[in-house]
Amino acid sequence: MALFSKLKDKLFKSSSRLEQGLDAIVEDGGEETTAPDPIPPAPAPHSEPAPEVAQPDMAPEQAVAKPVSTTAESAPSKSMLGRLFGRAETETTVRRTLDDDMLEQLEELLIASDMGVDTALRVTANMAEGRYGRKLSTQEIKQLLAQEVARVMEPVAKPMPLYSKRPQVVLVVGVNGSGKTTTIGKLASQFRAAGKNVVIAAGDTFRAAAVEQLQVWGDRAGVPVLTAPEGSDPASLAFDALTRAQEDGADLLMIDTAGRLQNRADLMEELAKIVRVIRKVDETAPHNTLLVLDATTGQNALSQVDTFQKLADVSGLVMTKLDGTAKGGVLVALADKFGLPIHAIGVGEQIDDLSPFDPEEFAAALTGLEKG
Ligand SMILES: Nc1nc2c(ncn2[C@@H]2O[C@H](COP(=O)(O)OP(=O)(O)OP(=O)(O)O)[C@@H](O)[C@H]2O)c(=O)[nH]1
Repeated sequence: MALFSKLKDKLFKSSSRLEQGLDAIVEDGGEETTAPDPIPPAPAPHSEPAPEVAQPDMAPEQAVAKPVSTTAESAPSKSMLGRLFGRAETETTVRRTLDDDMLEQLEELLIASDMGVDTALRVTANMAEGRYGRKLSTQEIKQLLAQEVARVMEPVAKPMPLYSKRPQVVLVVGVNGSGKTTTIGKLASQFRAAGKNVVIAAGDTFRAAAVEQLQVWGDRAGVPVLTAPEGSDPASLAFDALTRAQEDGADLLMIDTAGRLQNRADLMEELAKIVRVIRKVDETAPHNTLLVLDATTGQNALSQVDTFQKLADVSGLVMTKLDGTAKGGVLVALADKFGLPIHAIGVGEQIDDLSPFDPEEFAAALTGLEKG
């Protein structure tokens, strides 16, 4: 629960935007009702991809919405009496009938939260499945949305796989400023805390500042950072780093790379050369290719995945800067469109601000759903 609160606090901007939007949609055209109208559990979606995610049973108590607006003075005693006599809650709640108008507003809200058109349409269609014409409260809508988001995210929530191969080579790619250096530092610190012997190679040899920054993170994580003179060949550094990591019996070698997309052909050649050269030392390397994406770029993250999949054999994603952005919905679009594993999320600039990706926590934080 502590992590959830942290994530929810940190994802405040995303959740507050969605939350306010959902409130407004229900209030707009909704009416006060006294009789609870429990929503049925979600049927299996008809959509692609169709991950097999267990649908949490919605117990009647959960299905009864938390009141959006209640007659304040009567709420506690009614609730108490209801419980005493085993009756359902009869508080006043604003509910709105789920119709085409409401679905359209929901779609627009999800698109505005960077979920992308296709994903927003799919998610709302699944929300409406078997519930069209029913009266729903904001809380129920949030529950449904959170369920659908979690359903999309569940199959991609996978920690970075660790192999018995030593050293395991992790190539880290992404555009400049996406948070590669920070993420490498955070990951190195976590792996080190887990007892792994980690080495970092500063493969963006063209920028002295990038190398220095990586050294700062290496110091923080207590991990050696191998560097090469400015302007030297990154592939040659990667080769030396892997050779040394092997000699030292390291468990993990994390290789930082340049992220200049301005000249895509050069970058492609550079990444391809790194891979070619490290395969001379270990033909199974790299074992992971992590693409680091900046959540604040919103829909841009989708085109970055497209591009980097062409440049490198991306095996998993890390999404940074999910704190302080209202664009967290892009993660749902990414999961829906590419299905690449999301290994971790960055929720701050400190060394501990890298969390495993938990779909339910993320969905609850994104939608502003209070978890019981
Ligand atoms: N708020 C927040 N900031 C982050 C996060 N991850 C990275 N940053 C910040 O983003 C900025 C860029 O991060 P870097 O790690 O330098 O990014 P990079 O991809 O290595 O960039 P280059 O060195 O230019 O290639 C820094 O100011 C980091 O502190 C995060 O999860 N949350």
